Amino acid sequence: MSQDFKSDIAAAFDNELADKFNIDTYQALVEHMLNGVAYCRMFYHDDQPNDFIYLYTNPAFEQLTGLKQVVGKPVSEVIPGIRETDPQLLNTYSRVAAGGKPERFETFVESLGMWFWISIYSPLPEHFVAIFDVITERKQIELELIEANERWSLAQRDAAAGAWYWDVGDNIIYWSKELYELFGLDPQTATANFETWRSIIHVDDRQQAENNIYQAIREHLPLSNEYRIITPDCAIRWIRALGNTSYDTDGLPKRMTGICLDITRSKAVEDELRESEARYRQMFQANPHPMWLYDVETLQFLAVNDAAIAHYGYSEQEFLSMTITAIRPPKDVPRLIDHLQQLNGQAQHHSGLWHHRKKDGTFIDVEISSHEIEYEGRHAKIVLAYDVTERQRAEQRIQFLANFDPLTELPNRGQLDDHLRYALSLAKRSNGHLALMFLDLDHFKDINDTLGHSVGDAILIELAKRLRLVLREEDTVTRLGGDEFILLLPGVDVNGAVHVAQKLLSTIAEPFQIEHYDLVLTASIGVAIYPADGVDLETLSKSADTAMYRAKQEGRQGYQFFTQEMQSRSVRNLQIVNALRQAQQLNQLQVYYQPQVSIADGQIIGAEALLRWWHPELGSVSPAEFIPIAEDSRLILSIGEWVIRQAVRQAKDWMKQGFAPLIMAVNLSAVQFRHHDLPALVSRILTEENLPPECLELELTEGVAMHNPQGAIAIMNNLHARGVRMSIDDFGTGYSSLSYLKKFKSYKLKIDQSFVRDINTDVEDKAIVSAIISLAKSLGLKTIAEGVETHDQLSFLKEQGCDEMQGYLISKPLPSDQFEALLNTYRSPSS
Ligand SMILES: Nc1nc2c(ncn2[C@@H]2O[C@@H]3COP(=O)(O)O[C@H]4[C@@H](O)[C@H](n5cnc6c(=O)[nH]c(N)nc65)O[C@@H]4COP(=O)(O)O[C@H]3[C@H]2O)c(=O)[nH]1
Repeated sequence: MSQDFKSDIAAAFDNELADKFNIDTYQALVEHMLNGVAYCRMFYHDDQPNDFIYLYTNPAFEQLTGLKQVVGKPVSEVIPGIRETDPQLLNTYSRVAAGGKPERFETFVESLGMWFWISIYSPLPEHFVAIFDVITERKQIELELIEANERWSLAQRDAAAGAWYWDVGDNIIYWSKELYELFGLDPQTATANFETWRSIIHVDDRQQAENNIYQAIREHLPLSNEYRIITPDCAIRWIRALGNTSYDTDGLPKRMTGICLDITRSKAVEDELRESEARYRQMFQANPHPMWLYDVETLQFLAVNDAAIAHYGYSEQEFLSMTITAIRPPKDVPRLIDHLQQLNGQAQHHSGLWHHRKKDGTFIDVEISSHEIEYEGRHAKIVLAYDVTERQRAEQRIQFLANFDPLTELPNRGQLDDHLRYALSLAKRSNGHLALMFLDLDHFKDINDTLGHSVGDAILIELAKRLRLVLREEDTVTRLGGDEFILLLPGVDVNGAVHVAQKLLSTIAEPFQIEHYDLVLTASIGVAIYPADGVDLETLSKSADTAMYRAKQEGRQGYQFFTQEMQSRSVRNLQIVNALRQAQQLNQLQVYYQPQVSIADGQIIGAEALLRWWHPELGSVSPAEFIPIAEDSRLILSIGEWVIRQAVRQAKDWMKQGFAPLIMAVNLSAVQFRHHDLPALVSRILTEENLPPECLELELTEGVAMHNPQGAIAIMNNLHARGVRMSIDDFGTGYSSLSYLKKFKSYKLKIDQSFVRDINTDVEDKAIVSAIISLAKSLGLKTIAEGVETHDQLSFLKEQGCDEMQGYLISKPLPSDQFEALLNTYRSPSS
């Protein structure tokens, strides 16, 4: 130690103190210290620490700081700028030098770029001793460690991970703060140990999680554990724990370290994936439509669903050993290959209609939709097949039904319209002709009613064939419905139409052999010719229809050409039918009664109910005109029922009034007679009106009875069994067979007035009337003559033994009140 130093020390320290010190010892101590030592004096400016001067430094000072020959120099000179860069250092020194307590601290001295550990104390006022060490290296390591920790911490956080360490021997567990976070635990309150860990694990996973740890240790395997934890806020979190164990030389586990990862999200994604995979699998496997996957290169089936197996009849094994060409009709295979080649790499998605072949050889129509996918590493296509065979058939059927009559397979009305339009345009251009015919089978309804619809259908089918055979290729025959046919004959005039109509009638007249029946049919044909009877579809149709109606009226089994007279008739018919529809509601109908008298004693024994209709515009319309129209429109059913009820009620009323019981005769039309409900209806009315059935007589025309005698017999039997009387009206006009006449349950024949009219002058009529009367007698039937107007007629009838008569000679048909008056005042003409 230099002399200067000694004197300095002496100056700095109290002399006494200095003397007591063993300076040499002290010097040796300080000079050899590894820590730097600096003895300094503070300087102040305006009471603020401003600078300090180095009074002494030891050799370590220079080694550690690199600052040389500093003693006697102010620090502002030794380390220029220190006052600005490290003001806190100056402050600390000053604080201690000012009599403060010793201080120890670590600081970075910016101006030197070094970290210092410094311990200072003040031996004298305004003096301080700084003992220091440079700790830059340690600090750097520390900082790096902190940074590394932070990085690790960040990494843990980013990876939603937490680290753990388990000293197996001492059973000490360390959890990173991120792991605490992951577990939802507070490091302040929760302790890292097995118990805590166990307590947060889902009870279902706890045992397995523990077992996995012990197994990993036992078998020297890396730990891979997955379990659920329940966080304090009751959330479920999936954890994956990964770890490794280190062992001591004896093979005993020393420690296990690892991380825990929060895999809740990836688990959820996994679950979703699994679910969606399951959904897709389900959609494939349980799809009600056939589905399969095939290899795009080899065309080999890779997978098939149950519906494909069920639908195509191949087992799964069979499918998987086949290519998709096996389910195609052989002739389609080249087209398929061609199609697939065209598609190759072009369309991801494709749909189309194909024929497929099932295992049993049947062919089906399928709508295919396919999509390219990657399947088990292969370039594949997934295919969905809709079997549209039925739909296709239905469509074809609908197509057919839209154009053809399903029963006869003849073109329908729609097609006829098209053909007619075309034929009309040709005829117009060439000033040509065409014929339109309406053809209707006579009494076809009776065949349906009595022999059944299957026989009726078979007749229509056979008839359609016959019609086609008669007609030319360019003609069109259409079934309008029921037994009505329309025939279009382009280029045919009146002569041609006559020829065709005759041919048609004769082909229809050929017996139809259906089942075990031999049926003879007739038809009525109405003909309209372009341009005379119409120049468009509508008028021609109307004309032909009207002509056919006339053919029916004219006794059927023939043809009629349309005439102008028919035209006005049909207009009148239309008027009547429209007015008749409302006649009942508007009370325009009334029943008149014509007395029927016993020729023997001249007594009124019965009355015939006759319908009257008075219309405000049409006036009084004769039943002879409106009844056939009512029959055609079937209005007769309700009107006829009304007449029966009125007549029955009237008869009962007269009985109640005390008149001798009369037999009330009511006309029945063919439509009423054939209606299945007739017998029951009649009984019902009689019961409701309380009239004995034998007081009612139903008049049935000979024509109606003979049209279908078997059917008539059955109905008559039924009515007879109910006690109702029946008579045959207009007798002599039809062609009654004696054998049937015997079987009819009628009790009276009514001689038609056409025979009665000229009975006194016409020999033939005389003979007919005599014959009818004797025939009736031989059959045990009564006779009544209608239209008796003269005493001569009456005398002849009486002579011949006719039982009863009615006619103007006695009275015209009368309204009920006038009939009543007649009953009161009546005197027999013979009396
Ligand atoms: N020239 C002449 N005619 C006489 C004489 N006595 C009666 N008549 C008429 O002869 C027709 C007899 O009736 P019908 O033969 O059953 O013929 C009836 C019958 O077939 C039908 N009809 C009338 N009312 C009904 C009914 O309520 N239901 C049904 N289904 N048909 C009826 O209308 C036809 C015509 O009836 P109406 O015009 O009332 O004509 C009646 C009657 O008024 C006479 O001495 N001289």
